[in-house]
Amino acid sequence: MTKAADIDIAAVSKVYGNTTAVHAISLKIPAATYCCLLGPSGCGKTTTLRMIAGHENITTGDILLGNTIVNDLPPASRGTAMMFQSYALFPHLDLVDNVAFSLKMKGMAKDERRREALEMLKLMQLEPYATRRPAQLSGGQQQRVALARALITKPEALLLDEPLSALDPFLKIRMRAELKKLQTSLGITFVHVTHSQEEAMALADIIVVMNDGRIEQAAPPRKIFEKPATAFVARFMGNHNIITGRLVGKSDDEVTIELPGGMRFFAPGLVPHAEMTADIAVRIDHVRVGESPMAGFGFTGIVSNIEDLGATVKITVSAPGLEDFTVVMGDAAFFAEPFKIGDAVPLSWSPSDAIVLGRVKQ
Ligand SMILES: Nc1ncnc2c1ncn2[C@@H]1O[C@H](COP(=O)(O)OP(=O)(O)OP(=O)(O)O)[C@@H](O)[C@H]1O
Repeated sequence: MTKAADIDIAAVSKVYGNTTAVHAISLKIPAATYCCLLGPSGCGKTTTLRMIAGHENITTGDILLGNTIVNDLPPASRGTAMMFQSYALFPHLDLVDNVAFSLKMKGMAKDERRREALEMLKLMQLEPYATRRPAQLSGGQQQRVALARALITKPEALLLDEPLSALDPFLKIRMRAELKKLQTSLGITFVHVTHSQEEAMALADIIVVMNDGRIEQAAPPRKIFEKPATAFVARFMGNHNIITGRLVGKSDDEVTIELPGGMRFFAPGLVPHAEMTADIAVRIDHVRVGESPMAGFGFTGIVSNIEDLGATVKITVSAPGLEDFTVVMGDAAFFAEPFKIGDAVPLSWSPSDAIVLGRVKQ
């Protein structure tokens, strides 16, 4: 295969009429990285991917692949290949001709391009189906044909737009593992658009969380999970409680917030000078139930919902001025001393489990 390329997105914006889909984002994706662009519908991830591919013009800024500014290069000259959500296979061509198509466009002789296409089908374990048409394949096999067709051009970076969305849940997990294996063995850069936190966590070396055309955080999955940078990331990843309150105390290394009901919470960290409120995050699985809390690192609330999820039990607790607070307990711990809706329960956490969240400039 070919070498991988760094991708450097430098202050790139995309404006469609009155809509700014992407607001001057900057991002460096090191060569041979598996990068997931993650965010809710409309956050600008597909637009970003299409600008890297060259299917969309950049309004301002630069995109570099390796040392080359590719802003004005057509897609086929960039060293990237794109795999589309719908796979976009030609229904009337067999697999060999589907995969060989871009080589045909480049003017490669028939024998040579068919030989290369067969090699690629072999790599994707599709050789036995070489003479079939796409409709005669399963969803997972069609996806592998689409991958083969993208990889035949020996790209430095493969761009994947929701590549797993057409698959059923079981196949999704299998193909996810195959994608990761493929990226590792090819050693090229993958940029994969998804709205699934789980998919991004499972695949990425770097997750880029986008919201409203901006990057909220770009970091390895572990860091995103353990230290979300903003309330948006913490909410979107779904594993943190967020406590938002008026900033009533601030030292060099700790903040104090107060909720409308009067409860106060502390957390190590800093917030910018101008802020009037601050957000503190606490992981739902780092909350202890039943121990009386240390001042500022817990509270007593009323159980408003209990969901038995099998290995764990998810409990929702309410208190004045708080968004619903979620706690996940192991099933053994819960059923040893179960409680019911309406019970008052003390919740607590370690000071090191409280994180002050930042904000992205709007
Ligand atoms: N061709 C277009 N013309 C006008 N607005 C567009 C166009 N393409 C995208 N947009 C707008 O730009 C914003 C970002 O769209 P984009 O498709 O990049 O989001 P996304 O995060 O990929 O969403 P999804 O997961 O739904 O595909 C949206 O507000 C969308 O409506």
